[in-house]
Amino acid sequence: MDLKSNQTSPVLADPVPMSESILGIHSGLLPYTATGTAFSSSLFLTIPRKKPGILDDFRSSAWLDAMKSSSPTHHKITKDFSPEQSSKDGDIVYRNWLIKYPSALASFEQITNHAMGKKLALFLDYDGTLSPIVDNPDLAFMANSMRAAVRNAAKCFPTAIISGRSRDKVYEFVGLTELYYAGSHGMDIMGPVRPISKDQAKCIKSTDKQGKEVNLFQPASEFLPMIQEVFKSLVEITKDIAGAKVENNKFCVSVHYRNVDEKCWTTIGQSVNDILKQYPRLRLTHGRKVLEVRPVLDWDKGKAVEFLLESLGLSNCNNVLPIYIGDDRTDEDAFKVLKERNQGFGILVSSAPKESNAFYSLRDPSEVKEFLKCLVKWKKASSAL
Ligand SMILES: O=P(O)(O)OC[C@H]1O[C@H](O[C@H]2O[C@H](CO)[C@@H](O)[C@H](O)[C@H]2O)[C@H](O)[C@@H](O)[C@@H]1O
Repeated sequence: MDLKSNQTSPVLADPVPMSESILGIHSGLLPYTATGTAFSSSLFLTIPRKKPGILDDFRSSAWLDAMKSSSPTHHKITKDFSPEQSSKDGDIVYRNWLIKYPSALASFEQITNHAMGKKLALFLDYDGTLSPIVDNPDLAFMANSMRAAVRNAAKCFPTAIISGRSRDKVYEFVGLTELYYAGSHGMDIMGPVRPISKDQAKCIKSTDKQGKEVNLFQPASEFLPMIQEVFKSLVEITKDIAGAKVENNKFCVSVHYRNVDEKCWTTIGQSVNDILKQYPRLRLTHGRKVLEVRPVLDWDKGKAVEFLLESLGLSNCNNVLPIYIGDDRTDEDAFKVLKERNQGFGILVSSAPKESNAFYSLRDPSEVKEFLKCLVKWKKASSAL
């Protein structure tokens, strides 16, 4: 296979209006459509509306702006003020933002009123949601207390982790057998066995670490050799950039610049851009101080949520309440799916105001833990009635 040939539409192309019936394949597996989340508001951090694509000149400010705004802090929002003033103003801005994205803890009663008589399904992002953001991605461990909270939640509700990491890596961090895992931004799903449905039919039967029969769904499997090749090139091209780190996430690659001097961000961005020019079937997205290289495929965390709901047999019921908790731009795809289904809600984990498709918010992973504990308590109390 020629790994670099362009067999799909150009990167960041407009939607391809092909119907499922014509092609006989699920629309979710058609080439990617660029529908990047637009963040806007004068009070909030602004992330460029135009998603920087690999066909852009890297030096265009959109790229750098996106890199700079990829992990906001209060300090950056209000950097023109004195620290004291800055934190006061930051608090006011955050409190105003909470009007639009109420705290899921403060709104817990409202949430449980909504959940009454419904089957709750939990979808959790990993980095920045279950573990705090740290400088070294290899050390993003989850606290034992968080692990216990997730385990208890999984005893009450079907629970899945959907991460940008490789599925193996996120399993290594979480270490709970009670959950379902989706790695590579949903492009590597290990879920329950369910007979015949569109995507389920494309699953491979496999066994999990306990020997239990599971379904493996890997819509980007044909990209594996290409991704491994690109991973090697990215390692090579960034090896002299101090602090740069390239992470192999199986069906996608992360190029971290959190520890790179800001003066070298253009260099790292340009290097990634140069490599990607040779791979029109790969695209680039931005995460928290990370550039993520992934296949041009219309499959994301939102599609993974839909897939898992279907695998769990919860897809066509009105009495299901899916809750998705995440902190990153890639989680917006899942928030959007829930919003469009008008079913359940997204919870954005953020200590800085930003526009989102989520409905509620939580400040940080410790609030996520509290929220999970509250859900378990509520479930136990309502089951005892
Ligand atoms: O979908 P997620 O589970 O949130 O994964 C997204 C990326 O998370 C990791 O990077 C982020 O967290 C690191 C550890 O805290 C941090 O050092 C880095 O700056 C963040 O971008 C992970 O390393 C990536 O591969 C994931 O794609």
